[in-house]
Amino acid sequence: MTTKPERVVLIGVAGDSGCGKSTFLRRLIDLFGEEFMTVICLDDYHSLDRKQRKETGITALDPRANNFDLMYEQIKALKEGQTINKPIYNHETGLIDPPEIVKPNHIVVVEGLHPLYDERVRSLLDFSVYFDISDEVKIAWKIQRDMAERGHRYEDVLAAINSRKPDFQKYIEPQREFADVVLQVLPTNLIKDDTERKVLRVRMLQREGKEGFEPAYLFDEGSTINWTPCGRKLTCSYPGMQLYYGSDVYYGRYVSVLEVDGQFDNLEEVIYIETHLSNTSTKYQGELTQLLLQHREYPGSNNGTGFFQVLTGLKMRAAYERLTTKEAKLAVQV
Ligand SMILES: Nc1ncnc2c1ncn2[C@@H]1O[C@H](COP(=O)(O)OP(=O)(O)OP(=O)(O)O)[C@@H](O)[C@H]1O
Ligand SMILES: O=C(CO)[C@H](O)[C@H](O)COP(=O)(O)O
Repeated sequence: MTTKPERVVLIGVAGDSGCGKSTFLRRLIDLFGEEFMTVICLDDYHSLDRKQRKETGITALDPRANNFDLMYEQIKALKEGQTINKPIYNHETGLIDPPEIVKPNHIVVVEGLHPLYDERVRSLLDFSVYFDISDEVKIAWKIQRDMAERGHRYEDVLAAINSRKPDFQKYIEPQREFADVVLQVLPTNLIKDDTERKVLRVRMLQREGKEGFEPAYLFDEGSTINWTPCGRKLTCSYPGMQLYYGSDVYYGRYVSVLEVDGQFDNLEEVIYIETHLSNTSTKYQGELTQLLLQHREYPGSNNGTGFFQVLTGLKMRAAYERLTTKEAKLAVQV
């Protein structure tokens, strides 16, 4: 950590395993810098180790396998600028290791299965995102990773996903109601009966009415737009690209929706899309494209997943700057 933070800004990153949280965290480091940001993985608050979960039949997604009281106390302490003695869940052994000391930092990211589950923890967060990956896409990603990189069999990957599903639906998915941004990743509408899942339809749901959060929009705020940007300024090979902007009601609240269906052939040309968006929270025209180009090798950089991950990161930076300036101004007034 660099200097002692005057105001710790807490960011929540929620979603199932294998949904792109780590990729997103790497993008956040580009915006905040490694020194400025500390990540707390909520797996460290598992109260049952792997053996105990197996014996009891309680999954890691079940709140009974997690210590929410300790999670709340420690996240609260960090937010108040105190050092904590955080437990460690060891993914290699499946055991709970001796705790480690974690100091507060300017940005503390709380990531994992349950950052928005416990009302007390949720209320501490300054900004949050939920990664909502549809089953079809989740299966395709997990199969690609676990088969290619971990040598698992197709049937085993599928069985693992299916065995998590009931608890996922009960305890993880409902958290999306509380997120400031929900990133939905769905099969494309551009290819009829697509089974490859290479081309994706990605939607960014931005909560309306949150203080200081100005949702990004396309062309004209509050309108409904369907835009086919392909042509002279954006190269699109089959099946093309379709953008959408409009508003919707999500869990009874208004959200602004941005959608990108399709993939970018040439990442440099993303600037064309960027210039038609407003409220992106960039510091200069082209910053969003620049950030995307910085890591073209990350999964999803050539489609809406990368694009909206960067935009969500920019919104988090804006929240950080707004909160810290506000606090600084208040401190001067006192
Ligand atoms: N946008 C994307 N496009 C294609 N594949 C992706 C994308 N994001 C993630 N993946 C695939 O999913 C895998 C997991 O991604 P990542 O490690 O970012 O997720 P995670 O939520 O942090 O997972 P875990 O909690 O299991 O570590 C990647 O290795 C990649 O195969
Ligand atoms: O969902 C998970 C992480 O987000 C893991 O399944 C959970 O942490 C349990 O870990 P393990 O695979 O070591 O039993």
